[in-house]
Amino acid sequence: MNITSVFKPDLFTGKVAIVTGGGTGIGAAITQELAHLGCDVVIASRKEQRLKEAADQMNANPNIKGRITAIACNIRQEEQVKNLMQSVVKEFGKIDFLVNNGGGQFQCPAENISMKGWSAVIDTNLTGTFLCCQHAFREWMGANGGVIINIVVDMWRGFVFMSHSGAARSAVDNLTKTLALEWADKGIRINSVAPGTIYSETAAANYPTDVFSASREVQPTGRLGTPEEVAALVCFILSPAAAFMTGIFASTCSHS
Ligand SMILES: CCCCCCCCC/C=C/C(=O)SCCNC(=O)CCNC(=O)[C@H](O)C(C)(C)COP(=O)(O)OP(=O)(O)OC[C@H]1O[C@@H](n2cnc3c(N)ncnc32)[C@H](O)[C@@H]1OP(=O)(O)O
Ligand SMILES: NC(=O)C1=CN([C@@H]2O[C@H](COP(=O)(O)OP(=O)(O)OC[C@H]3O[C@@H](n4cnc5c(N)ncnc54)[C@H](OP(=O)(O)O)[C@@H]3O)[C@@H](O)[C@H]2O)C=CC1
Repeated sequence: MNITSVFKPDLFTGKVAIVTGGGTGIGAAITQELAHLGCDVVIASRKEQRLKEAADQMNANPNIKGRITAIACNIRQEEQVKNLMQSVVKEFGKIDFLVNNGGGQFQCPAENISMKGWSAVIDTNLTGTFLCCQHAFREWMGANGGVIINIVVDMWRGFVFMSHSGAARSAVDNLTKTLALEWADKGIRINSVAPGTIYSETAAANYPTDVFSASREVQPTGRLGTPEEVAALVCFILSPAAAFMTGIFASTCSHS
């Protein structure tokens, strides 16, 4: 795993972050960049063994200054989300940053999506994100402020064969704008970030065909983005450089 930091060292020393899905792909790059800059990071997702191995691997990197801790959490389960937020406040004393990165979908023509599949994607990407925001607010941020980033997809002109995810992420973007207004006076900033098309082994494993190679062909840049490039954007928005930025949608390079 690479760290390609353009930020000054110790930018986030003393801060505590939660990154859902922080053990793989884009989430792992965000986690490493935050930890490299001094932040303690809690990574949270469903597959506990893989999550713990990722934390061990990242903690073994001598370039990392913050500590990375794994807590199993399915963001579709409210009790598990509540436990995550409470555990972090208990162990680390606060939650400065929340990156709602955990999520995903499967490719399927809209007319063939089953009710179970539709619900799985909506519950993960929309309801899971909402629950994380709500319980971070209740357990810490409502009284103390903080910064939240919701990872979405670039769905503005539709998201072909991923209608469930496009609808859920569009809803998350609107949720982001509403929470930015409702929580501005609590010292909470919240923005959404859409990665461009970003290859990682775990992301690619979710698709039966090589969608990433197909996508490369239509990129104006002639290449896909990297997880590290998304991590840099996320760290910028979390940082004081974006202190007056809230309710905004930002994207790394997109072809839509
Ligand atoms: C030019 C080119 C541009 C191409 C452009 C390509 C750009 C890519 C841009 C975006 C990329 C990414 O987001 S990459 C990130 C990808 N990462 C992920 O998606 C990881 C997380 N995803 C998931 O966990 C799953 O996809 C998700 C469905 C959300 C949750 O799965 P779970 O197994 O936990 O859910 P369950 O509750 O068990 O329900 C699963 C049900 O979903 C349905 N289901 C699941 N997979 C299915 C499938 N392949 N086809 C039909 N239906 C399916 C079935 O009904 C399943 O039930 P049964 O029938 O009973 O089994
Ligand atoms: N790669 C790309 O091109 C793009 C990705 N995105 C989005 O970026 C985010 C990260 O994706 P990426 O790194 O590429 O792919 P990955 O498949 O590597 O990451 C998805 C992560 O989400 C976690 N996750 C999934 N469901 C849940 C759940 N119910 N509760 C907790 N965690 C969950 C997974 O962990 P576990 O299985 O252990 O739960 C995994 O770590 C996703 O939301 C994705 O849709 C958006 C646009 C483009």
